Amino acid sequence: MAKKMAAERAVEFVEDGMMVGLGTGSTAYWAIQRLGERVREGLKIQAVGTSERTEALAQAAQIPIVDFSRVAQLDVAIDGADEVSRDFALTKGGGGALLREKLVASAASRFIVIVDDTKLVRYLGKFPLPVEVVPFAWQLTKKRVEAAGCRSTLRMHEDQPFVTDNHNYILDCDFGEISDPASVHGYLKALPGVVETGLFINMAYVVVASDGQQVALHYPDAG
Ligand SMILES: O=C(CO)[C@H](O)[C@H](O)COP(=O)(O)O
Repeated sequence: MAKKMAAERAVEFVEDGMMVGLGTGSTAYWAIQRLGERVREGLKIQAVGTSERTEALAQAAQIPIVDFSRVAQLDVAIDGADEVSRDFALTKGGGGALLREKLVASAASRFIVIVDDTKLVRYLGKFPLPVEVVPFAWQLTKKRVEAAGCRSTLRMHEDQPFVTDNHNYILDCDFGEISDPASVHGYLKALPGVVETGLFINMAYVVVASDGQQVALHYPDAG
């Protein structure tokens, strides 16, 4: 219920004529359902998805999907997160879609983050940080990632490495408390073989959080 409430409140940011980025996961699911209802009631929008799963859900909800390569700018993107720190850094990628999620969020004028309020934390780090890596020599990349001060696990799916929509692997990295997300991201991103990290820093326009009873809007700019 908390995820649904946050998602439905976020969809109120969407207006006629907008180009919308659609996130991935169980919270984004509710945003897609609500947006689909509004489209069927006459709202005119176009959307890009952050995963093949999301594109299929959007199409089933009758939301017009366009190819991201044909879009220069999005008005809003709505997506979930695994953790949101007090300074509005996010961990994302629990669903394995972090690369497309970051591309889509980075192209949006307003990136709206939707969470149940158990995901609001002081510091990131309880949720293992997903890092997308190329399959080639992933074992070497894993060692180099661990030199940043974490223990990492190759994400698996039914006894095989989990493969992202971009044909990469994911290392789930336990850093403990991440007090300086920017330096962790910078270090990891500079490693050959690392495609993207699940750290989203200074990207959120607003975090819409719910406890299942009420919805609160947290704006980074509010200080
Ligand atoms: O980053 C994500 C997928 O890659 C999701 O937004 C994140 O994992 C949150 O998922 P959920 O809304 O199911 O809790």
